[in-house]
Amino acid sequence: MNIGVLGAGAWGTALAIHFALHSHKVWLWTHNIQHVQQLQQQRQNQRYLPGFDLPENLAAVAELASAELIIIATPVAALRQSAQKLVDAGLSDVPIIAACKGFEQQTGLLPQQVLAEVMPKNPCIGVLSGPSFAQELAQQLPCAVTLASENFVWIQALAASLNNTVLRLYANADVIGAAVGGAVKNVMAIATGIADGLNYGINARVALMTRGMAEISRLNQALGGQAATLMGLSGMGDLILTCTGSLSRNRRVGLLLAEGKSLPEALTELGHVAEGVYTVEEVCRQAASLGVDMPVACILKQLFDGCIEVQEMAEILMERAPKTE
Ligand SMILES: NC(=O)C1=CN([C@@H]2O[C@H](COP(=O)(O)OP(=O)(O)OC[C@H]3O[C@@H](n4cnc5c(N)ncnc54)[C@H](O)[C@@H]3O)[C@@H](O)[C@H]2O)C=CC1
Ligand SMILES: O=C(CO)COP(=O)(O)O
Repeated sequence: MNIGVLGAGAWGTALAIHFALHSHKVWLWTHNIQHVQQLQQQRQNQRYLPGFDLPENLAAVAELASAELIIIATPVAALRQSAQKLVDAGLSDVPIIAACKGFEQQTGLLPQQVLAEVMPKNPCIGVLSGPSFAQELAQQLPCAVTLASENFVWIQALAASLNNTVLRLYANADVIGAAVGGAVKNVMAIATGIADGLNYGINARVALMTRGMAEISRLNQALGGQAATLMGLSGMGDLILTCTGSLSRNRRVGLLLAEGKSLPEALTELGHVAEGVYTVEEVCRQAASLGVDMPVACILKQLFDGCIEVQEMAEILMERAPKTE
């Protein structure tokens, strides 16, 4: 298959390398022309995914080209403008997958909803979600993820055609559940990183993950997602990976905040996007407007708003009135 990938960060590069190694013809586009030239000359993504050679059948490009499948792997903040570039290039009908995780800021839309707004006539819009660190996929270590779309016939066929011995793809018709799980687990990973950085222990980590899942479930239900999806790869799977895996950038932000770094300092040190930082704002806005109780997400927002210190978070959460489970 001819596959086009937009976004040459860690994830776009890992996906492009993976599909090229599995006999697909791939182009990888980024908005930064100097970065395209560096990719073309050095045949490695030194800035975002060092140590992995770009296979011969992977072309780094500055101009969008035709493709049978497009994957957008930019941060959510660049999703709308990337999709608009596709429309401007006459590629608005090409089957498209969003591989980014989060709610769009200001609109509160999930990735597939942003794509549907920009390309309303495209019948094949989906998301890729689930536990998948870029470095491990680039190393071709085994990985299983969710491909979700309302167009189930298409997404099932796509999952079957992209499936291989390294990447196992599970088709799912519940695109809301898949996208909500992928978005909100990043928020919980920052909170868990803070707890771990403050040495609160494994009990606290698992309490945060479990109660975090309760928050994700409530929001998912209010937005129309299925509960069963959150028991799968794009829910529980990605929550466990991101809250516990040392490769997680969101978790790392939490660890840096616990060390006493400010949020801007933590993000500069990270050098990659940590979507949870932006998602938390939208999650709390939606929780408030839908009447959904999301105490962990909202305490994190208070921290980012400068209303509390990291050391106060646990006490505020623990002194809430007792509840039923
Ligand atoms: N890194 C990972 O392991 C995984 C990341 N994701 C998701 O993929 C998305 C991208 O993450 P990463 O690649 O890891 O980020 P990254 O921080 O490694 O790279 C971000 C990339 O986006 C590009 N970019 C920024 N603004 C842009 C714009 N306006 N137009 C086009 N490109 C722009 C940057 O130049 C850079 O190439 C995020 O939503 C993330 O949650 C999902 C699964 C795994
Ligand atoms: O989404 C991811 C893995 O599934 C990557 O998480 P981080 O952005 O926290 O590294």
